[in-house]
Amino acid sequence: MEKAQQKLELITKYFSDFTPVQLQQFNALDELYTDWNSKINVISRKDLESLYEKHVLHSLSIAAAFEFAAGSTIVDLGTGGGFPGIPLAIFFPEVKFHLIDSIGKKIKVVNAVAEALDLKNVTTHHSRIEDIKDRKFDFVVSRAVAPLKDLWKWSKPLLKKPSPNSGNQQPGLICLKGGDLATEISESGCRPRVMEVFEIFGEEYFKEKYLLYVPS
Ligand SMILES: C[S@@+](CC[C@H](N)C(=O)[O-])C[C@H]1O[C@@H](n2cnc3c(N)ncnc32)[C@H](O)[C@@H]1O
Repeated sequence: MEKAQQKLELITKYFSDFTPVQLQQFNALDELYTDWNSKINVISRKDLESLYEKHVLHSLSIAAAFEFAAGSTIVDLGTGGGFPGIPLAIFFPEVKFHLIDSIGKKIKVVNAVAEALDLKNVTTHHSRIEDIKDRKFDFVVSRAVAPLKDLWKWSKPLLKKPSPNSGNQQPGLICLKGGDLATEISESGCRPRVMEVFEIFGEEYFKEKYLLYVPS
């Protein structure tokens, strides 16, 4: 089996119904990140070898747990090289993603990747999240950026008010975290719903990886 197809099978094992365009976009990530990472380091060299597991599939755990409505708006806080924002933008072409990072060269990579994939639902911003004052979003997503306490403090002013139609999927913060969460949660001042990523994806890598959701 071809290497690229093997990598994609990690994704198609858990998700079906991708269009040919989406499959081609997921497929292109390997070459794009390999190329950009040689110029601007956004992913550790070791992790780059497992891009589809550690970055793409991990990002898509959010898609396995949440069904974002068409037209909804999501901000990726501290997107780095585009995770989880880029895989989610491929997955949800009808949802608008705004990818923010405080480091300009990372945003440069994200812009290049989004442009190469022709992702019309991605905008980016080089900024600290605390400086975004004039916009509201349905969800904040984030991976490996800051303690929950800070993520929640930064997210609260950015979230839309829950509407009566939001059901059990109210606007909120969704973040990917690992390790021992007990202290982090107790210091956060909020009460997240915690899901185990290993229950979603059976790969060893996802043991002790968690998806946290804090409704607004
Ligand atoms: C460890 S990297 C994680 C990147 C990406 N989310 C991922 O999982 O691959 C953390 C990123 O958060 C960004 N960051 C940290 N604090 C931030 C803030 N207050 N506003 C915007 N970006 C921030 C950093 O510049 C860095 O790119």
